[in-house]
Amino acid sequence: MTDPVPVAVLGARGRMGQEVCRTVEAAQDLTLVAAVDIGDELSSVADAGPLVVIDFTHPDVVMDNLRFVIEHGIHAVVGTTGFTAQRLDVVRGWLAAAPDVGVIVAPNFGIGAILSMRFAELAAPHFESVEIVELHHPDKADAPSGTAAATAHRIAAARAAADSPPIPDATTTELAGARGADIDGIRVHAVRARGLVAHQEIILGAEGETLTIRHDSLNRSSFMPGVVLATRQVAAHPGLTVGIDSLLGL
Ligand SMILES: NC(=O)c1ccc[n+]([C@@H]2O[C@H](COP(=O)([O-])OP(=O)(O)OC[C@H]3O[C@@H](n4cnc5c(N)ncnc54)[C@H](O)[C@@H]3O)[C@@H](O)[C@H]2O)c1
Ligand SMILES: O=C(O)C1=N[C@H](C(=O)O)CCC1
Repeated sequence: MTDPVPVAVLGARGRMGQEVCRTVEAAQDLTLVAAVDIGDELSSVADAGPLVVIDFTHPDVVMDNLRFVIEHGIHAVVGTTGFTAQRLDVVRGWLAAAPDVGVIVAPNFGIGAILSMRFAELAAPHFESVEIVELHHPDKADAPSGTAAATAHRIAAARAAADSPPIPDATTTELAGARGADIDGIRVHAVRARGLVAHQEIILGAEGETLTIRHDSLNRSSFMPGVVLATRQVAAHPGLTVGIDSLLGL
């Protein structure tokens, strides 16, 4: 039997971090060597000797964490949101100097959420209209969600590749924000309400029919199979991997 993979968790006292620590401790092939949160020294992570760091912290701090981890030759699985194309390019730059290091950044590790993005991408060129409604707990820092932003980018790319016409919208008078955020021409609406965890609807419309693709994460354990899959595989995937679609064969 091979030794368990040593794992460190950043954001260990957060909603996701606590769930990830429990999951790592329960997995026979993984071992938790550091559980770090705000106020702890990042150097304690390197001292613990992890092969993989899992980051669920905050968009404001995740880039500093990643630079540290990559510079120390540690692989990273990142669920923290806030990754723009520019940020991903910066990470690629750091990885160029550490070609053996693997980093997986995924806005959503839920298998259903990942499939729903794929379904939306497939459906979007076949419908005149498409809008996204994401719904989350009110303690969430970022809006729209990373998942909604990624879904919008993917839908827009699929429609561009299919030469889809612009989405019809006759709005000429608008209270600011009433039509949501515009991400690559796709309208994204963010709802925050106590009791919710993480949910998303992609609403597609054509003459005489609509299609709604809905995904619900009912608790944070829904993200764990994806996190564990990425943690097991990241060392075998040097460079930057965005999303875990390829790990799932999608
Ligand atoms: N990819 C996914 O599947 C997925 C799923 C759920 C949440 N998320 C994202 O994960 C992130 C965290 O979500 P959450 O609900 O757990 O938030 P949270 O606020 O409950 O937890 C974040 C934790 O990070 C800690 N932290 C902040 N700065 C830190 C630093 N510099 N070093 C170490 N720890 C630090 C905080 O103290 C807190 O305990 C968000 O960006 C969220 O959108 C992603
Ligand atoms: O609870 C959160 O925060 C979530 N963040 C991710 C996002 O922004 O898409 C994934 C879903 C849960």
